[in-house]
Amino acid sequence: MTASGRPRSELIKIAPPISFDKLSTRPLMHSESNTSLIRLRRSIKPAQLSDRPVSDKILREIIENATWAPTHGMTEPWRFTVYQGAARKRLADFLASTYKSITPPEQFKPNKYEALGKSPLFGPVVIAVGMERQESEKISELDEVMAVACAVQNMHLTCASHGLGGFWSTNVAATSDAMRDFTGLKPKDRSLGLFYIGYPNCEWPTSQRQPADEKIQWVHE
Ligand SMILES: Cc1cc2nc3c(=O)[nH]c(=O)nc-3n(C[C@H](O)[C@H](O)[C@H](O)COP(=O)(O)O)c2cc1C
Repeated sequence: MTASGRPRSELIKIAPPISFDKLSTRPLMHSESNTSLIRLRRSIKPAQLSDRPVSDKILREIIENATWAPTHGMTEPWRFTVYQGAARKRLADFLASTYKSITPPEQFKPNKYEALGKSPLFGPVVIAVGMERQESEKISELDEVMAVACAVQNMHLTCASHGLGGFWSTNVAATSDAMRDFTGLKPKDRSLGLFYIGYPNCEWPTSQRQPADEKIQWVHE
C-alpha cells in the first residue's frame, strides 16, 4: 500500500528521460528550451479560446503531467473532473446559479453572473481542480494545496508546449463548497477552481514581470 492508499501495482512508473546522463546519473537539463517555455506560458481568458477541439492524446498528456508534480508524503492530492461537450453547459449553469445563491444581494453583480454562465462554453475543455484531503491529515492542508498548485503549473506548461492557452479561474463559485460537492469530493476536500484549456483565437499574448532582483535576498553568511 502507498501513502495515497492505492496498491503499489496500480502506480505508474516512468522510465528515465531519453537524455538521461548515465555518467552523472542526473537528467540533462535543456535549460534554454525549458526557460523559453516557462516564460512563454500564458493565461488566456476563456473568451479568447476557440472551439477547435483538443485531442484526447494531448488532454491525457496535460493531466498525466499534472500528476508528476511534487507531493509531500506521496499523497498525490490532485483530483480532476474534465468537462467537455454538453457537460460544459451543465457546469456553466451550475456556476451562475451558485454565484447567485452564495453572493449577498448587495454584492451581486449581474455582469459576473452572466459571464459565469457563459465562460465554460468558449473553449472545448474545462477541468475542475480539486484537492483530496488525506484520511490521516498528517500532511498539512497548506502542503496539499501547494502540491495541487504545482500540478496546475504542469498543466499550464504542457498546454503552452502545444500552443494551447490555459486559464486558472478561482472565482467564488468555482472554489465553493457547492463546487466541491458538484464534483463528488468529500467535505474535507476542497475545490481549487477551474482550468480552462483551448487554442487561442487571438495572437499569443505577451507579459512582463518585475526584475527578479527586487524579489531576492542573497544570504551568504
Ligand atoms: C492561484 C491562481 C488563481 C487565479 N485565478 C484567476 C481568476 O480567478 N481570474 C483571473 O482573471 N485570473 C486568475 N489567475 C490568472 C492570473 O490572472 C494570471 O496568472 C496573471 O494575470 C499573469 O498572467 P500569465 O499567467 O499569463 O503570466 C489566477 C492565477 C493563479 C496563480
